[in-house]
Amino acid sequence: MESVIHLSDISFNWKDNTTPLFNIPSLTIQKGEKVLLQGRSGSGKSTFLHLIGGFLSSNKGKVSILDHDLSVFSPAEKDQFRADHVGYIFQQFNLIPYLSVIENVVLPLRFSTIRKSKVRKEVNTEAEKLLLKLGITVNLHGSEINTLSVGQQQRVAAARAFIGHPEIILADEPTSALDSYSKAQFMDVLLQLCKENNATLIMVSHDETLTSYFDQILPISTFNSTSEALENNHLPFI
Ligand SMILES: Nc1ncnc2c1ncn2[C@@H]1O[C@H](COP(=O)(O)OP(=O)(O)OP(=O)(O)O)[C@@H](O)[C@H]1O
Repeated sequence: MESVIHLSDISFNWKDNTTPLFNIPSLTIQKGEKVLLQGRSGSGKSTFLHLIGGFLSSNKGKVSILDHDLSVFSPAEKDQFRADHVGYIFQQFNLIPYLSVIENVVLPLRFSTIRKSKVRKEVNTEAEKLLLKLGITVNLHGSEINTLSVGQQQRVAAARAFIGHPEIILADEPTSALDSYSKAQFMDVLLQLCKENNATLIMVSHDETLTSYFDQILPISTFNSTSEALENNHLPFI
């Protein structure tokens, strides 16, 4: 198995001299693995994703992604590394309101020659293919983003994350706006796209019904330094 993400001896806190939000002695996520990150509101799931995505730095320890130690990168190098290797489905989608659906989907290719070089077709054709897989019909591809429903925007955000075949997909509550039928459909497509791309998926969700889709369930309480870990009777993750 090939390791894609490795964390060692990580400690993270938002403010100095406070109890760390979490401590992670060691964690490895393998290529193609699908990991569900669960935990109570405020337990640090989004923070954990931001740490892996290089948006935040740990106070201690090493985050290694695709064999690169993120701590040696400058902020600009981190941004470029993320643009090249990570597709992100944010909780608030972060779609650009003045761009059309298709323009939003192809946007990551403007920031990454690596991802652009992996698209063998014309970029709009690739974007259309992804949008159709995610159930966004052709009549919507030229529409302004804010004319789409929240569920449709969530699927556009997923298409944008996958364009240019990034190795890692980070998803923060991507099914929260979907009804149970659309949620099942979305999860099926998400996993199919991960399989086709051999991408590693790390997803945050409160939804207990999604566990069967994943290879590994990671309760964030395992890493919390508060009494929550003891309350939940979790042993430290090693
Ligand atoms: N920018 C910030 N500055 C300081 N503290 C923060 C910041 N962002 C989050 N926190 C704190 O870190 C803790 C974890 O927040 P985080 O958003 O990671 O939790 P979460 O598990 O994703 O929550 P939810 O399920 O409600 O989205 C919370 O106590 C929050 O107040």
